[in-house]
Amino acid sequence: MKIDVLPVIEKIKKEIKEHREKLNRKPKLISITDDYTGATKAYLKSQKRIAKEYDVDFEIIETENLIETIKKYNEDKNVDGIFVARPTKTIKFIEVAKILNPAKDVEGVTPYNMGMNFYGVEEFVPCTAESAVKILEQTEELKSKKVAVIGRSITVGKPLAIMLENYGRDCTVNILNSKTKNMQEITKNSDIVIVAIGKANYVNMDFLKEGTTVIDVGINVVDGKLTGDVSKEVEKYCSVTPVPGGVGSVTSAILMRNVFRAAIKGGKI
Ligand SMILES: Nc1nc(=O)c2c([nH]1)NC[C@@H]1CN(c3ccc(C(=O)N[C@@H](CCC(=O)O)C(=O)O)cc3)C=[N+]21
Repeated sequence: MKIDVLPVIEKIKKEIKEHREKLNRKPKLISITDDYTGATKAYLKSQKRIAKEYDVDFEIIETENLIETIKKYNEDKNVDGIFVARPTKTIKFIEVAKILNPAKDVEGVTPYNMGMNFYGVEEFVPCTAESAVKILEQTEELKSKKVAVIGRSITVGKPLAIMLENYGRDCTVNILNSKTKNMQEITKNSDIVIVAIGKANYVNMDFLKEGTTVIDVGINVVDGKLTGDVSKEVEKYCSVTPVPGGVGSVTSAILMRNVFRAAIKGGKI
């Protein structure tokens, strides 16, 4: 079964509408990349479309000098949110995270916002991680569920695991990585499996028991088409989010909501 994410998007749209009424002006998002290809290109194109839909001023900046570009927009009073695409080609992403203004960090990648998530404060958390959480909250009661997160990235696996463990959600989470032994045993023993490894069609029914909720975070560009990390057959036995039209489509809506949030906060953390 395919999980329908439209109700999640509707909720975020409602939040955005309330923010817009409060703000009374157009907020502005700048998306910066030093490698405008593949999944980044797919995301930035999506952002452009959705920014228009939500009436957010939007600009894509392609640059070889990320640090100088970020420093410039950190100070620019006309810019409410700054997004920097991963993976970065010219420098390590942590150098970006270290200098980005946390008040404009609409993706929650700075140590400040990452740290706030550890404290259970989810003001700016990585949008893809929040998207997966919001979809799960809609599909089921999370309390005491066994969750396997495949992938330990700084913008998906790690923050997502923290959010699911936080008080109120109370999941028990395993974070799995490429060196994990008996991965299929762990995933087969989980109620929820979240796949965020970036390998097209990697997870099949060898990993899952029937009836598992599967969240496919993968965005792989295969022959010019978006393909998830979960193989199509899984849909017959499990509830699974589609790609496209699943996690990714919620991610962009959350990013826009965060731009409104940043604008309303007016540069203060
Ligand atoms: N700092 C950073 N954060 C990211 O979250 C990030 C990133 N860098 N780099 C690139 C990947 C890729 N990614 C996508 C998210 C949504 C769609 C998306 O909107 N997909 C739509 C369809 C788009 C289409 O059909 O072209 C969907 O899945 O329904 C695509 C790709 C986020 N990423």
